[in-house]
Amino acid sequence: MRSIAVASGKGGVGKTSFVINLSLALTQLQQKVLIFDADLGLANVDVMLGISPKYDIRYVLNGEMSLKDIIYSTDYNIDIIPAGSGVVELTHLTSMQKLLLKEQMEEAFKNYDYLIFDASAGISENVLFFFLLGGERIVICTPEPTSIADAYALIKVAYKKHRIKDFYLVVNMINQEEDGKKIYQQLLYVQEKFLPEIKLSYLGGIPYDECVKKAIRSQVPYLLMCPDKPCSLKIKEIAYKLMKYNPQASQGLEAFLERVVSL
Ligand SMILES: Nc1ncnc2c1ncn2[C@@H]1O[C@H](COP(=O)(O)OP(=O)(O)OP(=O)(O)O)[C@@H](O)[C@H]1O
Repeated sequence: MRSIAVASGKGGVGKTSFVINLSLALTQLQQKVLIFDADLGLANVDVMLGISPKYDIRYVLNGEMSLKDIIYSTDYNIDIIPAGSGVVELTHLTSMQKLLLKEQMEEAFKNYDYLIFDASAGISENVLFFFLLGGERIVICTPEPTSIADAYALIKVAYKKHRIKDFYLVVNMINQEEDGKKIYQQLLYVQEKFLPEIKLSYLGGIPYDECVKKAIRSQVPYLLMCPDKPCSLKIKEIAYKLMKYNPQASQGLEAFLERVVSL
């Protein structure tokens, strides 16, 4: 199992719709995906998919339910762990709670190929927590200078505070392919100059498309609503690239469970 945390620094850059459509693209590649909705913002995974899960992670932390029982299966073949406001509690677990959760996770996660965390916007300890939990991290930004600056700030803080070194970059809402590559080059230039220990890899750019907005309004993934549009073709390409990327040794369910206990 690969665990991937997706965060953005700035809010409203399309992180949640990216997580949903990337997950769907991975399922189309025969991967079994579980989304962990760790976003405290308003644009939650359940709202975007038009679902209303009854239970969330708080029921697990209270000991009322097991993790396996709160996993919500959608019609899209993607499963979801709704975290709700329990996300905050997750970052303050006792050693006992961590051990219990580890045991439950071992059982609940064993059949998944990907666990994808949709982290909140901002650079809070909460976001960094999921960055540490994930074996891999995707930072998503748009071509807006404030979004690029916030993406860089997120990478910088993750490295300075927690020595996190590997990141993928996705640029959303681009007008043309070159725009995304240019932004990656800009970020790479600054990163190589000031944070040379870091490795920043480019996963790709997703075009701006009205279809994405239409899909969100209809509470349907854009990959299904407009499968032949450039945004959908690009998300498929990103999923394929991600799948082919050789995960590091620190990956896998065992390594993930070790991190759960050590954080
Ligand atoms: N490729 C795109 N083309 C056009 N509009 C887009 C694209 N991606 C996202 N959007 C628009 O951006 C808005 C924000 O998207 P989304 O809610 O996924 O962002 P977010 O980063 O998860 O937000 P938050 O920070 O609130 O969690 C949506 O209204 C969506 O319509």
